[in-house]
Amino acid sequence: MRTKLIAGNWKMHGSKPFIESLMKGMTEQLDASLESDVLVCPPTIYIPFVESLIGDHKIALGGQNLSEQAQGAYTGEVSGDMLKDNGCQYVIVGHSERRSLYGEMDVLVAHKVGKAIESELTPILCVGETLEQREKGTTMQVVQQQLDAVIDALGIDALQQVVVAYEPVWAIGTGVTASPEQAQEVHSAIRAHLRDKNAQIAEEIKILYGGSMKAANAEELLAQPDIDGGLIGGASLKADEFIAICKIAG
Ligand SMILES: O=C[C@H](O)COP(=O)(O)O
Repeated sequence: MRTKLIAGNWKMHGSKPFIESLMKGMTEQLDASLESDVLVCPPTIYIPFVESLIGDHKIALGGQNLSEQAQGAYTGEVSGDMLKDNGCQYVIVGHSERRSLYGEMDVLVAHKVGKAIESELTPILCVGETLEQREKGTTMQVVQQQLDAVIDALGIDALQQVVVAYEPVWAIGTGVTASPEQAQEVHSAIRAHLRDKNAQIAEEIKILYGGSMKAANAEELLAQPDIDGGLIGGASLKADEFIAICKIAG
C-alpha cells in the first residue's frame, strides 16, 4: 500500500511575511490524523525559516534543486548535504522549468538524483512531455527516456529511493489539467515500464501527478489507481487550497 504524498513546490515565490501567514494557515488547518504525507519545498533561502515555523507539525521539508557536486568552488550552488543539514528530507530534481530554462539535460538530472541519494534525501524526479511531443504521439518515449537516463546511470535499485513526478509540461501553471484518464494512462505506463525491470520497485514507487492540480480536481486525479499524490505549484501558495488537497488525499 503506497501512502499518498502531497508536495507543494513554491517555486520562486514568497517573502517572510507571506510565508509566515501561509505556514500559519497550514499548521492551523493540518489535521494530525492525516494519513497522507505532506511536504513543502520553499525557495532555498527560506528553508531554515520554514523549518522553524513547522515546529512539531507533520510537514516535511524539501529543496527545489541541488548541485550535482558534493562541495567546492561552485559559486551559487547548494549541495544535497547542505539541504539535509537544514532539515530537508526531499529534493525536487529535473523539474521541467530547470530542464527548459536552465538547460538541465537527462545526464545532469541523473547525476543530481545520485547526489540526492548520497545525501540521504529522497529525490522527486520530474518527467513529462511538452504539448508538441504529446501531439506527435511521443509522450511515453519522452518519459521513458527521462526515466532510463537515471536507471542507466544509477541502476534500477536506485529507484527504491526515488519518487517520480509525472508533470505534463503543457499542464504546468496553465490551468489546463491532464484529465484523470490521461494522467492515469501515463502513470500506469510508467509503472509498466519499471515492472519490466523490477516488479517490486514498480509496485512500491510513488508516482505523483503535477500540473494545475487544485482542490477542485484533486479528488478525481487522486482516485486513479496509479496516482500516489501531487506535486503542486500555484495551489500550494494558498493554505486553504493546499490543505484541502491534503485532506482529499486522506
Ligand atoms: O512543481 C509543480 C508543477 O510545476 C505544477 O505547477 P502548477 O500546479 O502551478 O501547475
